[in-house]
Amino acid sequence: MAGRLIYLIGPSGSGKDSLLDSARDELTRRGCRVVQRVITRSAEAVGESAQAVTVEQFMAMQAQGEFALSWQANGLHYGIPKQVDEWLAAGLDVLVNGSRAHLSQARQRYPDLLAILLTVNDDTLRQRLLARGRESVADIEARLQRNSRFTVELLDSDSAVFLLDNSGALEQTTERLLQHIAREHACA
Ligand SMILES: Nc1ncnc2c1ncn2[C@@H]1O[C@H](COP(=O)(O)OP(=O)(O)OP(=O)(O)O)[C@@H](O)[C@H]1O
Ligand SMILES: O=P(O)(O)OC[C@H]1O[C@H](OP(=O)(O)O)[C@H](O)[C@@H]1O
Repeated sequence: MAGRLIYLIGPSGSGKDSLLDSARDELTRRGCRVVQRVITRSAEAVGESAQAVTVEQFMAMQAQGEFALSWQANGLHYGIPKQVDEWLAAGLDVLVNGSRAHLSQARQRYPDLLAILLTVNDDTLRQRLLARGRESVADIEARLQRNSRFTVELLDSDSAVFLLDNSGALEQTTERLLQHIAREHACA
């Protein structure tokens, strides 16, 4: 049987990468795969969770059909390598750090996709983005503006999204993510 795509979304700074890092070992133990994204961000600003490429490299990869999903946001290009389709075809469930704006396109391609929306209260989100210090203050404000438009629209348009709050400790959020995945019989 084909695997299932688990599509983790949420505002920039809500903790998607932290959560995937924290759950990676247990998810891998359960037989899941966690995808490394391709991003046009400098190599210093991406860790194990992403591969940094130039815009030219990204365009060439896209033209060669190397991405299963791709989108643009925050002035950057993001790609999900087509390897996910091989994993899914092999029956493995796969987690990706997705984009809220791209959810409906992702659902078209993967109809049984499991969407999980990570949420964080506004003040905490601003503090975490400033503390992370990856973007300039102006870029952080632009990200917060983008976020405020999304949650209501997203829940109106896709009622199957599971809400996971990460305003508290990461360990608790990780535990609730793993429980939800188990309840859905994913990564089983
Ligand atoms: N539960 C938590 N408690 C405290 N700090 C957290 C928690 N979760 C994440 N953080 C911190 O918040 C910041 C943002 O987290 P992270 O980079 O994982 O978010 P993200 O959703 O992947 O963001 P982006 O989409 O912009 O890459 C990081 O500095 C991270 O260490
Ligand atoms: O705002 P939406 O459409 O949900 O997501 C846009 C993109 O921005 C974030 O990436 P990052 O903050 O650059 O790492 C998300 O991970 C996503 O890929």
